[in-house]
Amino acid sequence: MPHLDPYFKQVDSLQDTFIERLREAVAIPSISSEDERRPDVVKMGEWLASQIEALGGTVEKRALGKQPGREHLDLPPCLLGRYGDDPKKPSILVYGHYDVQPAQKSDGWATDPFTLSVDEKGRMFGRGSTDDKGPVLGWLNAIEAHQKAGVDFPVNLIMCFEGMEENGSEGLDDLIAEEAKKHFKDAEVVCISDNYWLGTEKPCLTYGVRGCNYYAIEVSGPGQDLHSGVYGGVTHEPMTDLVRIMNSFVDPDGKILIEGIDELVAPLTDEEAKLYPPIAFTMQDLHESLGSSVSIHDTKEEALQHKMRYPSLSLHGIEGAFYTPGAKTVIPAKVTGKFSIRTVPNMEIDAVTHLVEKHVAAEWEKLHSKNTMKFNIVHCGKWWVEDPNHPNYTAAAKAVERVFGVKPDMTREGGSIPVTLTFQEQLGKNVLLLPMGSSTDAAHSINEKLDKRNYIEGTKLLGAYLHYVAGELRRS
Ligand SMILES: C[C@H](N)C(=O)N[C@@H](Cc1c[nH]cn1)C(=O)O
Ligand SMILES: [Zn+2]
Ligand SMILES: [Zn+2]
Repeated sequence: MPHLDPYFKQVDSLQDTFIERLREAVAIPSISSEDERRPDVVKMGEWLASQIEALGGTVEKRALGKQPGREHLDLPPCLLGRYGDDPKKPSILVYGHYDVQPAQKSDGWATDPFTLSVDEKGRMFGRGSTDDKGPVLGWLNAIEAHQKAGVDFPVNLIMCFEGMEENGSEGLDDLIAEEAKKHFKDAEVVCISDNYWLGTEKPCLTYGVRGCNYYAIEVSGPGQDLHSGVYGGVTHEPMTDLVRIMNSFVDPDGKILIEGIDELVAPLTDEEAKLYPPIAFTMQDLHESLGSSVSIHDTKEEALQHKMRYPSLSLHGIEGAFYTPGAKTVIPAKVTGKFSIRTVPNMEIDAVTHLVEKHVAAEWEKLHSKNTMKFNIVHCGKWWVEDPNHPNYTAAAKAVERVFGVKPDMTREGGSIPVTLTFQEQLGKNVLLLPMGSSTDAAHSINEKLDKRNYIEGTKLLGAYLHYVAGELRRS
């Protein structure tokens, strides 16, 4: 059993330093989906690179070229980092992302989203705290605590930190293919900390993610926005057309109404059905993380299956629509509806897109509208499932038991991390998701937070995992 107590003690005594590190990171609004924030994404990459260098690591800030479809924008650099170069130690690849989802105080945040705010319960609020700045900094904290505790770092750490994950991981697949036999060549396994526990108490190891096919439908007609009193009833309205189409995708119980989608989904086997009852998760956990009891299903097994192994379709928003308070009597001239499908085995990206496009065309036909409709693919990433009976997972389970005193749940993530599959395919190595945050962290939502306990114990966990995985890999 690795001698980890001095490392754990050091993590505890460095808590304040680690929280300050997170505070600095959260203060940089690195929103990858907003053009005007692109300089902040770049700044965040530079800040992260300087942190790695200050700890004695090396980093190459790899330019990824222009953003496809938005050629006026440079993609933010991908950081190819390394800490340690000892041929006697195994090399472990860790991935994370330094970009974040959009956030504005006016969305309903209780505090400024880009000022880390720690309350009396130890909840650290701020955009990116749990997704994914806290977990990324966990790897750096682990390095620092080893150094200060005088504990030998057990592995060579190969790092890949990108700045476009929340915006389709543009440019990353090509880079990984290019670097598979270079920067990533020594990696024996891959570990990613970028998802969440199912509840608030029990850690989990995650061996799958859903994919995400993201689409937009643009409907336009009038030459400009119109007065609804003057033109209502005499023109086809883009918003009416769009809402009709958006309404045809999914019913209120979440059933996808696009013909042929269900047939693409791998059936639930008796053996798989047995995986869900032992998972430590309750409907109360779900309601706590939802912030209300508006769940569709009544049992935890159904809820887990619909999060982990069935697809879902979500309507995200309508660009160009009137949405501010007040009563503006306008007919919007052009509106763009955005929606996505979370995909699961065996749904292929192109097969799903084909069915969606066919459905949209058929619904459009029914409207007999003189407006113009364009269907666009925004970005697509495939689902991933890994073999959890691998030393990588054995090591992580031992680390969880050591830090938290419980055996982890084995889960599949409902969210998407497209790079998981790319690493699996391009490097041919086992990939593990080892989350730090909990179900109540509100990633992508208002008041995103990371609990101090999850950050500090999570830092211990990432360090402990590196010791255990080094041991497991030596054994196998
Ligand atoms: C699970 C991960 N932390 C995450 O939030 N992933 C995003 C990635 C994404 C964005 N657009 C499409 N995929 C997610 O699941 O929404
Ligand atoms: Zn995210
Ligand atoms: Zn993330």
